[in-house]
Amino acid sequence: MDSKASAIAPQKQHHKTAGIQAIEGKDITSSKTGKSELAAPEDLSKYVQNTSKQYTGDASENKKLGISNPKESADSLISKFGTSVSLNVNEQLSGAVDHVVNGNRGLQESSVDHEKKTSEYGSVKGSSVSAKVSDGASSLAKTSGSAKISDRADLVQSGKSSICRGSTSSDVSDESTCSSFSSSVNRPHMANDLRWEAIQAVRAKDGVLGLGHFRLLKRLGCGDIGSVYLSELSGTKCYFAMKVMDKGSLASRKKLLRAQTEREILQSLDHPFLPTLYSHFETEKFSCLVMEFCPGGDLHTLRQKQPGKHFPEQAVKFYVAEVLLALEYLHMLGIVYRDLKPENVLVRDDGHIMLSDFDLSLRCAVSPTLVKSSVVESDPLRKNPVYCVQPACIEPPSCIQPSCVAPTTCFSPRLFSSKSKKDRKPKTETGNQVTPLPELIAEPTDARSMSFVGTHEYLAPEIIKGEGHGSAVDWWTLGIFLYELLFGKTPFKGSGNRATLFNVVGQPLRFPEAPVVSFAARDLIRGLLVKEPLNRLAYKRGATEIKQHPFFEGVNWALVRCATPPEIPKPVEYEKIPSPASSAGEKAGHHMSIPDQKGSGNYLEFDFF
Ligand SMILES: Nc1ncnc2c1ncn2[C@@H]1O[C@H](COP(=O)(O)OP(=O)(O)OP(=O)(O)O)[C@@H](O)[C@H]1O
Repeated sequence: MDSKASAIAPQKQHHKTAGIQAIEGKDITSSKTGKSELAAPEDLSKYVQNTSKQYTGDASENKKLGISNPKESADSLISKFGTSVSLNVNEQLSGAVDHVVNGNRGLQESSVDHEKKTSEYGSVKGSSVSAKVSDGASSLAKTSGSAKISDRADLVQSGKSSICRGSTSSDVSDESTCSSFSSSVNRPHMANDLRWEAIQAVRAKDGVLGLGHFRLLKRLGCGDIGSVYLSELSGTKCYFAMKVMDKGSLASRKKLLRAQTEREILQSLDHPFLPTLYSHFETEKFSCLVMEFCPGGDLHTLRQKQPGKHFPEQAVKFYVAEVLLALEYLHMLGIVYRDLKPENVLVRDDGHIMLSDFDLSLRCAVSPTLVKSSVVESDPLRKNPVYCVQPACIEPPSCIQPSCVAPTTCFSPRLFSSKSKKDRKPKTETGNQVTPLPELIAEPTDARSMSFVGTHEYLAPEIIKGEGHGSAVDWWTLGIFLYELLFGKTPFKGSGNRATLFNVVGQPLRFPEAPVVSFAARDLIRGLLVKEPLNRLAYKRGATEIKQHPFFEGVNWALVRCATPPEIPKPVEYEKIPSPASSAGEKAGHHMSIPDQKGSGNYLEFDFF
């Protein structure tokens, strides 16, 4: 079933407003909308017109780019909430919401000093880690490349990826730790991707890849730290989503760390439901991330097009299953995503999903502890004792790599020694698998961030209360996400942001009478939307607990990536997109004019799907 899923971002419902809030009197930088005009596409497109045909590899050309200043907002988000867990919730919440930025499902971010410190620490540590892990990656890639369609393959990729940082190239980078190779060798599931080859060919020819090698066809949207453009690697018919960030603007708005976090996370990812970063390069003014383009738009837009503005339960099962696998992988890398919402779930050309937007993610070190397996002695893989990693997050977060030196030791069916056979879930709960699934548990559960990060309706209670939070916030947001896809609305939405936050913390979960959804779906939502994180589903064993829930009965986790998606976007007719470099360039330039800020509703609906 085809759907007309546009990649052009309409006005987002959950758009973020971001403010960096200092608790306990630290420096404050705040931005109400956070949607600055980071790159003026007219200028950008003119620039591209001028340079795409005559690229000389000279990055200084980028000086010609005219970028408007970011729009600074005035909102200050100072609050002392979050410093004491013993405060009366209402009092505390009251303090919190007083400083919540108004806006529809806006986002708040407040970083306490300690997180800033740890992030800096993380980036310093990154250099040594990066060097170390690159070596490991190549050897592991050899052992992991073969078994693709199996649960084990998923995990092997995950394990491999976890020590495979820096597999994309940074052409002109201020980060010396980035490795300088770019190869699909390190991304087995992308092995046949022509886009890698196209990029490599340009590098081979010109030495470096730069902005001038791309034609920017269309602005796809604008986030807090940059604008994203549909771009063609000139003359190749290879298309990408390029995030362009104005470095000066980032610096003046104190967003450099966020941009760096996002870049480093993207560089570390290798998963079918997470973005592929093909390249990162810097010009004098811009930092550019070249990513896979998702033509299907986001799930928020797609949901609006569904009858009743909600998805059928089967479709929900599919999307949530893919998101779950992506979150599981992120947690294994020690990354708490923190920003799950339908707007951040993009649809690829094949209908599978891709989580996007990592600038609010929390990175922490996962320090695995061994949990002895007690499974069957007959398993030939188990000549040696088999263990699974149970990482305990340590503070300060130091890097994004779990220090699991031998991930493959976890790829055997296992059950914890504490669990008797009787207690095991019946096979039917794990779908079609005949043998128990391997369980790799790598939950950064103990991570503690005091940041106030998220989107109002998706914020976990512990974030609102400022109790410190870890990976369990992602399971809360998964519950909200599941609810919204099924019912077409979120469960705790109030008349305003303040009311929403009160509801999240204090109101019980309720389900609407319509549409009718299965008991299993509601049960899963109930498990995920437990206000106390310690009692929340998946707190102890992460994604595994969710995978085994009856809602997912029949899901073969190993084959999710091969399952038929509910909807497949119509193929993009790229050639019909007016080329900025063609005679219709002026018109195209006009089409690429952009709104003042994200969420203003001024996006031009350039419906090329
Ligand atoms: N790979 C992609 N393919 C297609 N569209 C994309 C892609 N990446 C981002 N977009 C679109 O570009 C827009 C801006 O994305 P971006 O990640 O910069 O901002 P955001 O998701 O609003 O979050 P933030 O404000 O935190 O940066 C979004 O509307 C998104 O849908």
